[in-house]
Amino acid sequence: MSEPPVSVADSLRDRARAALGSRNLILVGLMGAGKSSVGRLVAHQLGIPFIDSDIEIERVSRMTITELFAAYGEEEFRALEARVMKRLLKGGPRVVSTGGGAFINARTRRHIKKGGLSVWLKADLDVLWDRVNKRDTRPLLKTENPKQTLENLMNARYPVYAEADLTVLSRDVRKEVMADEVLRAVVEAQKESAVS
Ligand SMILES: Nc1ncnc2c1ncn2[C@@H]1O[C@H](COP(=O)(O)OP(=O)(O)OP(=O)(O)O)[C@@H](O)[C@H]1O
Ligand SMILES: O=C(O)C1=C[C@@H](O)[C@@H](O)[C@H](O)C1
Ligand SMILES: [Mg+2]
Repeated sequence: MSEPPVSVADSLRDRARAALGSRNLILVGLMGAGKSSVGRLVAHQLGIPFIDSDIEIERVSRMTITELFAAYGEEEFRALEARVMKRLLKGGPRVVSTGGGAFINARTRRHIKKGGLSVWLKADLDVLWDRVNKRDTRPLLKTENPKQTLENLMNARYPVYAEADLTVLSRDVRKEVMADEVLRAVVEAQKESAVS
């Protein structure tokens, strides 16, 4: 009996899963890039666990990110984030969506670089602004001109995000399309490393 035909979606998923192996897939990028929502879909496609570092931080501290910033300040938050990230990346494979500033912190960046394959979801200012201005859960944007603050963060952070292993452009397309693009980038990276 002949095998049933493999759909394009199945084969992309299977190839990405094989390319990832036992490594973690870690999504980095600015607030609103889609790390949490796209990461969840990618994990579902790959059939591996999904963890969002912001949610994990809130779970272990039993405080919201906003409360943590207010009570302890950004520096303490970064120290906690680094500890949580180190622990999350010990096991694998998982899809780990990080908080927007995680990869910017040198200690956390080291854990991420050691802990798996990193993907920068890169978006332009208008896409990000459109997404983040709908909610006020991001303490760093509680400024007089949050759009300008977001632009300043882009200018300061984009050279650092560029150190991620892979870059995927986060555009105004459905999250499912973005998830497929992440899977495709993982497959392509594997092909390139096999050639070189
Ligand atoms: N491709 C997309 N198309 C439409 N909306 C999207 C897309 N990606 C994300 N969004 C929406 O944008 C908002 C921000 O996305 P998300 O929370 O995934 O970003 P994030 O990168 O995790 O941000 P943060 O660093 O603040 O956690 C959400 O409301 C989400 O539903
Ligand atoms: O960009 C940042 O520095 C942050 C992004 C969010 O995901 C949270 O981790 C927190 O609001 C800080
Ligand atoms: Mg998120």
